[in-house]
Amino acid sequence: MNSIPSFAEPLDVISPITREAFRDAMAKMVAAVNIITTDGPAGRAGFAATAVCSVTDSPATLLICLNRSASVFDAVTQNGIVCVNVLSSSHEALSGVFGGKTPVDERFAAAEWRSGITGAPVLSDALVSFDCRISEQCDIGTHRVLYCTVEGIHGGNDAEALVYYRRAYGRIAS
Ligand SMILES: NC(=O)C1=CN([C@@H]2O[C@H](COP(=O)(O)OP(=O)(O)OC[C@H]3O[C@@H](n4cnc5c(N)ncnc54)[C@H](O)[C@@H]3O)[C@@H](O)[C@H]2O)C=CC1
Ligand SMILES: Cc1cc2nc3c(=O)[nH]c(=O)nc-3n(C[C@H](O)[C@H](O)[C@H](O)COP(=O)(O)O)c2cc1C
Repeated sequence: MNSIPSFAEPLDVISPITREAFRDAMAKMVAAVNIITTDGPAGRAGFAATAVCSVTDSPATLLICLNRSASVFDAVTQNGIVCVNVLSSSHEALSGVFGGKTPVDERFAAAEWRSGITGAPVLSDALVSFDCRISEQCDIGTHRVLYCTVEGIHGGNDAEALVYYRRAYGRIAS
């Protein structure tokens, strides 16, 4: 008869889950770094984001988690369009500019941009850029989850990727 194996050492469990414990654990999840941009009637804006993932390829959809307290929140949600620019290792300083408290004009002055088919700014030398329209939104805790239908894919090069791991930047070559 099968039995559940017993282990000599008990599991080391953290409970209840505090914000700090969750963040410490999340810091061990390596992530791609992106700059999310928007433009339109509510103004131009952009922010650095690691909370981005693929949802489905039919229709091609990404999700982005945006803190509702971010200065870019109204521009992103009211314009209804975003471009997800995937960063290369050459963009580490740019990520800092878009992840800090820098005024919007200074953020965009730090790189070269083109206009995508939705009108969102496309980073000229991104690894790849997903030009999207926000199709659905929902709030979970502090964040707005944006479901984004991909309307165009721009560029693409094989430079080293910029990654974020244990609260620091790293790089990955293919
Ligand atoms: N999902 C998010 O909103 C993220 C926000 N950040 C922000 O960037 C700054 C620096 O972050 P770190 O150096 O990584 O140190 P940290 O200790 O603030 O975060 C560690 C990890 O926890 C997660 N995280 C951080 N803040 C979060 C939030 N409000 N909601 C959900 N997950 C969150 C991320 O995976 C992050 O890499 C902080 O202000 C942080 O809030 C960074 C990464 C993701
Ligand atoms: C590496 C990195 C990753 C980040 N990822 C996210 C994210 O996924 N979602 C988010 O809402 N904010 C994220 N942030 C924080 C935003 O970039 C930041 O809050 C945004 O630039 C707005 O700042 P502001 O309110 O000063 O304009 C990240 C910051 C850094 C440096």
